[in-house]
Amino acid sequence: MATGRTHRPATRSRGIPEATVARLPLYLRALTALSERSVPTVSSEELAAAAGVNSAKLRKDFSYLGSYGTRGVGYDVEYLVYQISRELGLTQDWPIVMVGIGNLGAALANYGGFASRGFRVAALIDADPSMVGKPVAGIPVQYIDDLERIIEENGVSIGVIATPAGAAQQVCDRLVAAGVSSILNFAPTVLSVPDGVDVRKVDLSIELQILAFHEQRKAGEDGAVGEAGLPSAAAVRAAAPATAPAATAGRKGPDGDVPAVMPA
Ligand SMILES: NC(=O)c1ccc[n+]([C@@H]2O[C@H](COP(=O)([O-])OP(=O)(O)OC[C@H]3O[C@@H](n4cnc5c(N)ncnc54)[C@H](O)[C@@H]3O)[C@@H](O)[C@H]2O)c1
Repeated sequence: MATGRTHRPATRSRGIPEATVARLPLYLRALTALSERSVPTVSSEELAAAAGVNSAKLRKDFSYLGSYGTRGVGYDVEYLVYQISRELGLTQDWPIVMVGIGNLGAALANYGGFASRGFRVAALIDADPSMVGKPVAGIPVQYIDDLERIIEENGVSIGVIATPAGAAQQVCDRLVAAGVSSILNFAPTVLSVPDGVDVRKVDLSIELQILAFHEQRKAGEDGAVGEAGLPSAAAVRAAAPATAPAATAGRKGPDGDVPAVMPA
């Protein structure tokens, strides 16, 4: 779901490739479900299917962790949970701050899945003075002017941005200047950060656009496809009234950003 933009090389410390790092949370989620059902061991095929990953890739990924399983028995579920958690840095507490406590920020703050995975919401911050002091998920919202103090007092290194796009870069700059070195960005904008700062971007509308692309392809397979797999001119003309006005009129989204127009 997330598209990453990091300033890290393709391999991390101890030579674990970024692609493997990106799959570790998938294994962990599947393993945690097995652990909750008290399943003691799991084969690479079963775990790969539960994680939605190819089993050869899984074995290769686990070899980076020094985990090879036992022939005929499989992998020890509890030990793998521990190993992957340790590799991901989840055996320690990570206080996070969330900036922008509107619809999305409040929903994220109320999501119990962060705390259960070791991400404690240390503070909620917003620029709307009328929100200050009001509890969201039991945590009182604090004013943006106090951002630097809050980060220092809580030893925060991970910030979550859920502000409108127009405010995100400024918020990002303040977070970074205050010492935050990892940012999860929900605002639909590309953030500039200095070397050493990691940004992960989550954009559900991009996921929907990718699904729309595949839906369109499937529909194309049913007939409306011209030469070289491209939509026929008739299909483009038929689609034009639905997309052209929004694009040409430059209609703004709620953040002032222009809604993405599907590529041709
Ligand atoms: N990534 C996704 O899939 C996804 C999904 C939904 C929304 N969004 C994005 O998330 C953001 C928030 O959406 P929303 O629906 O919660 O909007 P919202 O208007 O309900 O909330 C935005 C909040 O940010 C606060 N804010 C504005 N400027 C600020 C600043 N400089 N510092 C601190 N706080 C500030 C506002 O006071 C408000 O409380 C938007 O950018 C939206 O496009 C992303």
